[in-house]
Amino acid sequence: MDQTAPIGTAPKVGAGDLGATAQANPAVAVSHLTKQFGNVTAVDDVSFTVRHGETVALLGGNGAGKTTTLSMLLGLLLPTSGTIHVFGHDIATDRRDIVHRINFTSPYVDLPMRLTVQENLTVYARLYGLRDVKGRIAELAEDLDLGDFLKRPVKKLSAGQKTRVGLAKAMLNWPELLLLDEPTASLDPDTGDWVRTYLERYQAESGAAILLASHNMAEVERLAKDVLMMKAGRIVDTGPPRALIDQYGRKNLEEVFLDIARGTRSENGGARNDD
Ligand SMILES: Nc1ncnc2c1ncn2[C@@H]1O[C@H](COP(=O)(O)OP(=O)(O)OP(=O)(O)O)[C@@H](O)[C@H]1O
Repeated sequence: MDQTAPIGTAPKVGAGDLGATAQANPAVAVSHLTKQFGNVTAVDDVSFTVRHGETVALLGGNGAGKTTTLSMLLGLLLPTSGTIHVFGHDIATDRRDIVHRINFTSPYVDLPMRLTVQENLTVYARLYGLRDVKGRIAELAEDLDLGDFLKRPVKKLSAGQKTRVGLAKAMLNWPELLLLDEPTASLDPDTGDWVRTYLERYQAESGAAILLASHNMAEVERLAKDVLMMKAGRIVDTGPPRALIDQYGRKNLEEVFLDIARGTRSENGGARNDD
């Protein structure tokens, strides 16, 4: 894996290449988004924006509503109420106009298990209408070090290998918006660090926006410009990682997370149980 070579030779979609109209709109604008499953309110009146070239992280405990939020952005779930605009388009009406500019990773969406990695990537590359399918797959195989298992069926891969193939799938169309649900789950620390560097470089070169859901606090501290702290479907606090850490009087984001999850934050902003 060459960490210095430019990522791909493809059409660049850098912020500088986007038209003035596109730049005027945030990549993502979510307004008063709510999703109910029966009497469970999984996402509760959530609003936020993600700008081109920025990473925003959704942080929250199990069941906080992160995956449901990402699923609505992908159009896999319909909101109960609220709106989602991507590149200025309302996805309720204009999803077809923007879907080719987005991609995602999710540990909950399996690739077809019997197909080889190469076959999987070929199917998705065709769905995205790529012209040079073989060339793009070869490029990603090199970038993400997939060469050893390109010919293997997905069902015979380890969890970490599947995660890398999922990331390759997500990069096929040089997305301008990446929705990443736990992108480094199941990766060993070295590979996880490598993937974070890859994402940073891709963003720097392309100007892509990234919305990231993660339980990895160090990852969020490193990648995110802003953090949306979620609890029981609501955004309970937001800000740059360093600002939140200072505001809570804590040493790192993990301690802020625990304050919010356990409700141990004091009235004056400092933490009550400062141990
Ligand atoms: N299809 C569904 N039907 C009913 N309830 C659901 C469904 N999907 C999610 N929920 C509920 O919605 C809430 C939010 O779930 P969600 O998966 O969005 O949380 P999350 O923040 O991604 O959690 P985790 O960190 O565990 O992945 C939970 O209470 C969950 O049980």
